[in-house]
Amino acid sequence: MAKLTMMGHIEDTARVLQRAIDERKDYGQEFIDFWQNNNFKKVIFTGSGTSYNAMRVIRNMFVKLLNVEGVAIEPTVFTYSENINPSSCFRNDQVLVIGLSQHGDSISTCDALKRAKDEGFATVGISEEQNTAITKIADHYVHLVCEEEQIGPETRGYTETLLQFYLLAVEAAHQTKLIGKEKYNQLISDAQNLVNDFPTVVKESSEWYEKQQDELVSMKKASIAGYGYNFPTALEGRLKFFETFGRPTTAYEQEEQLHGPIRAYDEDNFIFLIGGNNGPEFKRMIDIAGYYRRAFTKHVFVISSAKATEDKRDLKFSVKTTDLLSPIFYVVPFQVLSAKLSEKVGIDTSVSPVTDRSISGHMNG
Ligand SMILES: N[C@@H]1[C@@H](O)[C@H](O)[C@@H](COP(=O)(O)O)O[C@@H]1O
Repeated sequence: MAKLTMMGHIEDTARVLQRAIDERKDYGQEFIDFWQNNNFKKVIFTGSGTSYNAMRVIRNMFVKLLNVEGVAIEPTVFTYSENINPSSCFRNDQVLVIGLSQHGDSISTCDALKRAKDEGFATVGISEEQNTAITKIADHYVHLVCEEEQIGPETRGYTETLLQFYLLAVEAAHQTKLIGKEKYNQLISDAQNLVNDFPTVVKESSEWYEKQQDELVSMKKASIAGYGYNFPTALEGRLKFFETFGRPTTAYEQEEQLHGPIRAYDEDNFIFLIGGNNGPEFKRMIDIAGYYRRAFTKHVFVISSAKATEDKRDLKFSVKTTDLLSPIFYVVPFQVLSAKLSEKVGIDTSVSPVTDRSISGHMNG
């Protein structure tokens, strides 16, 4: 079978999202039983790269649906600089550490789980690849049904992981009676609607790119801002731009962008504002977009599904989802831009430009 391109993975995502829904009893029941048999009050979420950004989104889902304290942290900071239960207001058996590594062999994430386990905390490892280091270190394991990605920059895996853990949180919330049948059905139908509408999001993102390809391809530096549930989306957009198109990119929480970074902005900055979730920040985003356009650059792109600003550069999706699921939709334009801009300028995203591999973040190079 021919290797899927980056765009091919993005277009194939709806299929594995459907798998996440259909197979949730298979990959999920062990985790749900484990959750039910414990009384976790604090969950630490860790992972590297795209997996770190995924963990930040999933942290928000768990806090919202399962009423736990949630901490998302970079694994190496966790391993060497973090006190796991500093106030001791939880018993140690009420703290769970979850590590995600799609390939299962990131040194950082495995070390973090090792530390947690050595100190007697419960651990869950998540990966797509089976029989890898992470599956042996953690005392519980969840297999991702995103299927192996055939190129380095992860897209399908990120998106599928978010839905898979949303569903696990919904199931756990239902089975522990935090939510009733009606709420459960609503949350599951939100997920199904999202999967049904996902191809539209990919299509509209691609059309948006094609419409302004000439402008986008001239991008030399970018900054992405998001708020609330989509702040991690900005972080993931930054990573995608870096690891593919290779243009310097920053990612800020929307309000934070005003505190210093703007001093470096000029007419060459391309600014992407993610208005994917509700909240007072949405109105603020509209004002900020106008300000950036007046004060710095015409290259301001607002992405939302509600009426935001009136500019030909904006992307307005014709479909909507819930705030909690919105990171699954709003990462797509950044994945599509990364794939298509790279292709346009002749960057092959299936080949890593790194030639000296004497240091690697992965055990298997
Ligand atoms: N360039 C890749 C990233 O795209 C990936 O997110 C990260 C973590 O990988 P894993 O999820 O397998 O731990 O590893 C590499 O550095």
